[in-house]
Amino acid sequence: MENIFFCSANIESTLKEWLNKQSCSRVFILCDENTAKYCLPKISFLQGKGLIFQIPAGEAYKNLETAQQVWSAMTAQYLDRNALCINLGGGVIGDLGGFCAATYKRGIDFIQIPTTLLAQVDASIGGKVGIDFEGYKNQIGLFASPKAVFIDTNFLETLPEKELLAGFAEIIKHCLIADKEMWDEISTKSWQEQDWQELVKHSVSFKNLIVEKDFQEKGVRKLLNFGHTIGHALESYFLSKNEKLLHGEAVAWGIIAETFLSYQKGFIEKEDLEEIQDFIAFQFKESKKWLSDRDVDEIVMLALQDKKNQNNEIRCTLLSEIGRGIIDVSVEEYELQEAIFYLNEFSPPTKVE
Ligand SMILES: NC(=O)c1ccc[n+]([C@@H]2O[C@H](COP(=O)([O-])OP(=O)(O)OC[C@H]3O[C@@H](n4cnc5c(N)ncnc54)[C@H](O)[C@@H]3O)[C@@H](O)[C@H]2O)c1
Ligand SMILES: O=C(O)C(=O)C[C@@H](O)[C@H](O)[C@H](O)COP(=O)(O)O
Ligand SMILES: [Zn+2]
Repeated sequence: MENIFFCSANIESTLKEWLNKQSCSRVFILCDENTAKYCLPKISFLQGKGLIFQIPAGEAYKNLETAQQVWSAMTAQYLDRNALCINLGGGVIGDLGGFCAATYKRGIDFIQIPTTLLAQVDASIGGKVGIDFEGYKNQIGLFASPKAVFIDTNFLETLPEKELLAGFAEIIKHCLIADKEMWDEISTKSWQEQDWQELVKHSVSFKNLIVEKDFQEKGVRKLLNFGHTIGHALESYFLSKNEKLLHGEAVAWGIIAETFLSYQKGFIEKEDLEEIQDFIAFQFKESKKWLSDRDVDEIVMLALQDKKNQNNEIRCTLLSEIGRGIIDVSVEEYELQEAIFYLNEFSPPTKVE
């Protein structure tokens, strides 16, 4: 983790010191309307350091049109190959900014300064950068590592609660695929009672380990995609309907559906399914959606574009037990459909012990 800096004490000095050691020609700072307002003032020295380019907030802007605007701004500034792009924001800024930097003039350096919980525990780590295209998540992109990642949990002070909860979904995913002990710890507390400092460190070191083994997702990295075959399809579907469902919220419901698939395949017991679904459904009850038959059919169609699929075969990452994931499980279309329907059928608890 030599290029990941945990700098809760003072991000300004850590970043300043790091920048002073670089030989970049110019600095280009990408932020969105909220990170410009809430996060940039926390690294105020950056304001005089380079061009600040601001985009509107949200997933709807992680697209080709915005990428074009970023490339245009870089071009208008005559940024050369030695420029540095600083992505200050959540996963949208990190994915889009990383993609623009990695393709501008065949690639300039970029760093990630994640300001959401989701980006701190997941999106800023591992070098997946890209944009959504024709309604499909991250359809165009590449693997490109940031030169460094600066994580400061003080940024979370201004993050709306709903966004904090969304980040918790990826933490839950990490525990379910790899760490039963940590799952036991987090699942006895509500999301408001979690220790984010500890969980950020736990997720970052786990994800980093996986990425070091399999950067280009040929094998073990597919574990990190648990909950995402269905999660991404739900996210894309509701984005196309202009109904808000955050990435983390979609992943939370995707985890429940894919845990059901794990049960249907005989990998886990009924009690395991219930333990997982009860905890997640209760924490994420505000984002529960009712799905009609037609919704489900369209969501299945979206899942057919998932990047893990091969030779027209749907391949999911499932659970073989709590705390252990299993990759490349072949799933029939009707099984996927049943798993999505299951989100309507099971009764979420009104209270969790
Ligand atoms: N590359 C990866 O490995 C990876 C992993 C997980 C998710 N992702 C992607 O990340 C995206 C989701 O990221 P996200 O959940 O961070 O969403 P986001 O980037 O849209 O940020 C969420 C919201 O919080 C606001 N915000 C950010 N920081 C803030 C702060 N400190 N205070 C106040 N407001 C703040 C943003 O303006 C936005 O409105 C999705 O596009 C998803 O596909 C990528
Ligand atoms: O880093 C990874 O690998 C992941 O799968 C992490 C996911 O949480 C993340 O949403 C990722 O962007 C999904 O990638 P995709 O390849 O399914 O588009
Ligand atoms: Zn994700």
